Amino acid sequence: MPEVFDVIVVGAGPAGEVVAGRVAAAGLSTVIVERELAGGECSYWACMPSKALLRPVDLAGEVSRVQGLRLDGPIDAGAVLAHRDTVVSNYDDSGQARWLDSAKVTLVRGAGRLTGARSVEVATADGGTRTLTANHAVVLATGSVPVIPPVAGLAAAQPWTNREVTAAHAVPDRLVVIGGGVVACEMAQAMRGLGSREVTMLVRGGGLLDRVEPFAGEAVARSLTEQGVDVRLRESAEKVERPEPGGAVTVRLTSGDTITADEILVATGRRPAIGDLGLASVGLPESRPVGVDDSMRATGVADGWLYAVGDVNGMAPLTHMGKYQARIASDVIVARARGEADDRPSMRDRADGLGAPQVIFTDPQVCAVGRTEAQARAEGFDVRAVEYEMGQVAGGYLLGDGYGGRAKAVVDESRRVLLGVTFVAPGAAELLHAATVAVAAGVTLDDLWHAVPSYPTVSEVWLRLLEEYGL
Ligand SMILES: Cc1cc2nc3c(=O)[nH]c(=O)nc-3n(C[C@H](O)[C@H](O)[C@H](O)COP(=O)(O)OP(=O)(O)OC[C@H]3O[C@@H](n4cnc5c(N)ncnc54)[C@H](O)[C@@H]3O)c2cc1C
Ligand SMILES: NC(=O)c1ccc[n+]([C@@H]2O[C@H](COP(=O)([O-])OP(=O)(O)OC[C@H]3O[C@@H](n4cnc5c(N)ncnc54)[C@H](O)[C@@H]3O)[C@@H](O)[C@H]2O)c1
Repeated sequence: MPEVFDVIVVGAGPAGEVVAGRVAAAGLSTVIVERELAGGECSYWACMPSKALLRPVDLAGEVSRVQGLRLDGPIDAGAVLAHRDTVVSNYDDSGQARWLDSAKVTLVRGAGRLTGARSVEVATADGGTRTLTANHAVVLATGSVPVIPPVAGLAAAQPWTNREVTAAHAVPDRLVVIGGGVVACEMAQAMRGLGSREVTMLVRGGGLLDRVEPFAGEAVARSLTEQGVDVRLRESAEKVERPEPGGAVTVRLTSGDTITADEILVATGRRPAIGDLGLASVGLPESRPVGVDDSMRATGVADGWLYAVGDVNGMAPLTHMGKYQARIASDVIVARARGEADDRPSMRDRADGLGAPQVIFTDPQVCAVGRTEAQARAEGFDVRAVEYEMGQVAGGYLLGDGYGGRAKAVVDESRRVLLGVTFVAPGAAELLHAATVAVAAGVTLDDLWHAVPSYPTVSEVWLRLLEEYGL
């Protein structure tokens, strides 16, 4: 007999949990299906452990810039890894399960797959099958999985992905990293800072972090190089060999060089987790992300009962964006279930179209929202860009010797509003939200002029950007 709920959520990562908690709080009976740990990739193998590994490295960089302070020896990597274990609750999700229970969400452990309209079959851990049926909605929130490029010998060499690097029991002496994106930069920095003797990054393009302003990738490359990371641009792995499982790994490069390392990390992007999700049973293609409209409803499914939030819809693979999409989806599901208006301004996705905010937790931190100058120009805006050196504001100067960085604002000249803002500087993360408010709310430069930054804070860079612009 099928078990009937108002809402079925497949995947208990941050996006799925937000949907489940919010629709249950509105009184809809809710079940969430999870095949691994409730809390998802973010809690155990992504955001949380990676930032726990980076925090001491970041702070050590800060200490090195302040006169009168010095580190008493290298970072205690063992203590950092032990703290990481605490941050990930020792890979035990009972706290999350208790929260779901308290939120009146039924947790079903197993792999869910669609079998037709409003119907999800769950293969449970004990080999059984449960059939769930939804009165109102099924929400896919299955996240993403790493892509392993088809390099000869790579898969057989059992490379590290985000899972193994964030859950490492020890810091490898020699690490090769394939990729020049966010995971590659953050994890190269973490492992080098925690004691890896040799870290080599193989970057197939001409720079790091190719989705942000070019000066950001250049600053991170400079910093990684200064810290002793060997950043090799326009270089790729051609063949990987690991004769002994767990033994040394040898990587032959397209340049002809060979590198030997203790571990190899693949950080070449992620794809939506749609394998074996039964998309074909509801008429959706199995080869691409689940496309959605601006209320997170899957496009191409009759009667509008299917939704997709978070990494699985391919829009912005970031936890905060998945949770934002989850708030939209849950509010429209509740409104539609009650027969109420489902088109309040908070119920439509605007943020994805503006350009998602993101902080890359390297040293310097890369903090960006909205469009880059190149994106804005390509989209046909009437663009003017201004930049300012962050080391020149008094608040920056006070943060330490050699404090530096750059801010950039991309302005839509026709409306005198910000299309995008980027800060690249140590500890700049908390500056970003002011920029996100300005971009999302379309605050004009003439209004921003009256938002006076306190002296002496790094926020004075806002004033300097406006002065550069001509105010
Ligand atoms: C190393 C790393 C660091 C990151 N750091 C940050 C960061 O600092 N900030 C940030 O915003 N983002 C960060 N991200 C991205 C972030 O982790 C993802 O955007 C986020 O986890 C997506 O949330 P989600 O709920 O969509 O999916 P997930 O967190 O992937 O959760 C999906 C859940 O669904 C489950 N599932 C999948 N298929 C099924 C099925 N068929 N049946 C049942 N359950 C299923 C999975 O087991 C998983 O628990 C990072 C990513 C990586 C790899
Ligand atoms: N702080 C954060 O917000 C944070 C941290 C980590 C990850 N994330 C999210 O996780 C997602 C995945 O991160 P990621 O670093 O894996 O992906 P990414 O898309 O950021 O970077 C992938 C990198 O791999 C390279 N690449 C792709 N295919 C390749 C191939 N075949 N051979 C060699 N290089 C190849 C790309 O050129 C790029 O440099 C990101 O999109 C990001 O949104 C966010």
